[in-house]
Parts: sequence; C-alpha cells; structure tokens
Amino acid sequence: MRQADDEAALMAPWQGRVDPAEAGDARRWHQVMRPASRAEAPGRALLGLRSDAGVVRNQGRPGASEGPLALRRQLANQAYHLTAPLYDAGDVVCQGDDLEAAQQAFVGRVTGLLEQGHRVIGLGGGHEIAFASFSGLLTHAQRQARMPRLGILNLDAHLDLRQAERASSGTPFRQCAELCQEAGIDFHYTCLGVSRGGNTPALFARAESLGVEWVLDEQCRALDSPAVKAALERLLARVDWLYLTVCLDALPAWVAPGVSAPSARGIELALVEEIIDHLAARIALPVVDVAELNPRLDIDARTARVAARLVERLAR
Ligand SMILES: N=CN[C@@H](CCC(=O)O)C(=O)O
Ligand SMILES: [Mn+2]
Ligand SMILES: [Mn+2]
Repeated sequence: MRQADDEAALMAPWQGRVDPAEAGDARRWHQVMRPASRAEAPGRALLGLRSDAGVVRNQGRPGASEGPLALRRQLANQAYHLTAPLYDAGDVVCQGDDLEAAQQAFVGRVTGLLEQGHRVIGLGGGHEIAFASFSGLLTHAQRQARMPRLGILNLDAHLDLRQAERASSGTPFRQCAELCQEAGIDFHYTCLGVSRGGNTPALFARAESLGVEWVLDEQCRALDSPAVKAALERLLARVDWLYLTVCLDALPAWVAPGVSAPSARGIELALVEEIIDHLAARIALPVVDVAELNPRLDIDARTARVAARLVERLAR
C-alpha cells in the first residue's frame, strides 16, 4: 500500500495532453515516464534535490526547493523524441537547514542509479546540488576497476568557489576541490559564462590557485570563440568522464528570470545548447544537472520552460 501511494505521488506531476487520433508516434514525456524503482533497462533517471538551504545560507532568495516540481510540470508535455527510457527517481528533500544530510542522501541515490547504468539528471534545487552530484560521480568512479579521470564543466555566471564557514550554493566547487584532494585525484574544473561583476577578486584568486579554467560571459559568443574552444579542448583532453552542470543564471535575466541571482548579460541559450551537444558527442556524461530554478521568481514559467528544454537536450 505504501509503495503504491509513493508511486502515485511520484507520478502525479506527469500529466499532459494526449493525441490518441494521431497515426504516428505522438508520445510525450508524461506517457513514457516510469518510476525508477521499476526500471528494466538503463535509461535517463531524473533525481530532484528539493533544497533552499544552500541559497538561504548564501544570502540568496529562497524558492529553489520548488524547482524540481516546476521542472517536471514543464517536462511532462515535452514531445518524446528519445530512444532511452525515462525514469523518475523522485526527490531528496532537505529538511529545514540540514543541507549536509540532504547532500549525503543525494549522493547515495546518485551512486545507486549510476550502478544501474542510468545517466543521472539532477533537478535543482540551489547549486548545492553540484557537490552532491559530483560526490556521487566520484564514489561511482572509485568503484570502477580502472578509475576514470573526472572533470567538471559548469555553465554559470558564478565560480561558486566560496570560502565560508558552512556549505552553501556558493561553495560547491571549492568543496569538490577539497574532495579531489582527499581522494588524491586532480581537480579539473572549467566554468564558462563567468560574470566579472558577479565574482570578487578573492574568488578569481581562488580559481587561479586551484588551477580552475574560466571564460568570462563576454568571451562566450560561440562554440568557436577562441577562449571557449580552447577551454573545452583542454578539459576534454584531460578527462574520461565529465560532470556537466548548468546554473540557470548563466543565461540572461530575460531568458531565465526565475533564479536567485539573475544575470544582466549572461550567455545565449543557443550557445548553451551547442555546448551540451558538443560535449555529449565527445565524452561520457554520467551525471548532469540543472540548478537554481526558482519558480517563485519566474515569469510565466519562462525559466522552467528553458530548463525543461535543456533537460530534454541533456537526456539525448
Ligand atoms: N549559486 C550561486 N552563487 C552565487 C550567488 C551570487 C548572488 O547571490 O549574488 C555566488 O555565491 O556567487
Ligand atoms: Mn550562478
Ligand atoms: Mn552556481
């Protein structure tokens, strides 16, 4: 009974239009989505992190905990053009301020889904999802007979390398650097779309000292912009598996208004899509995620629609 209740709640957002009179394949995501517990073959597994704690700790505007549900509602009506099966693995819920417990639970879920052969698609939640996503990927990598080299590609206006007393949405990649050091592996972190005004000199200095590669938003014009091309080529040459994370404030505020810290400039959605396609064609992407969707601040679900479009791409 409990399981049936859980499944009904899990599948509740997966509703949308149906076109029974259509002769060809007229399926949408809500008609294909299955609970991850019933997966029979490897596919794409959605896993949400319902958390505001990281953004609140980072002096931001709460509401990201409502992101996973808003994203599922937009995804439900996406036309299904994929071959991979789609699974919903539900949400890890952050209770109050207990971010660390939520991140640990998320890590456990990520490793379990990776072991079953799924690509994990994380749905934020604040960008604190990144530390949990990468930790899960690292744990899974350490279980391989020959450990793959790991890298991180973050599309973000922010470096998220803060030094702070407590973990937050502003600290995940500094935490990843420490994790890599503890694990005795290289930290390969590249951030594209960085806003000069959104990051203090202290953050750029930390990026420098950690060997982080970044490209400013104004240098990110196209995939073949020299700085973008060089940064991606260097990263791809160094790693075997990539964790790709999209902070929605990498996009301009008029494209993605529903985030804690909207961007005055940002990088174009078309470029974000091109980067995703470029990476997917060249390297294993076992874990990807979309972070910082805040439905409370959204306008006509504009950001949620963009996020759903990106998730569809990340699922290909
Ligand atoms: N994950 C977002 N992090 C940003 C937020 C900046 C802001 O709130 O202005 C950061 O810490 O830099
Ligand atoms: Mn950001
Ligand atoms: Mn971020």
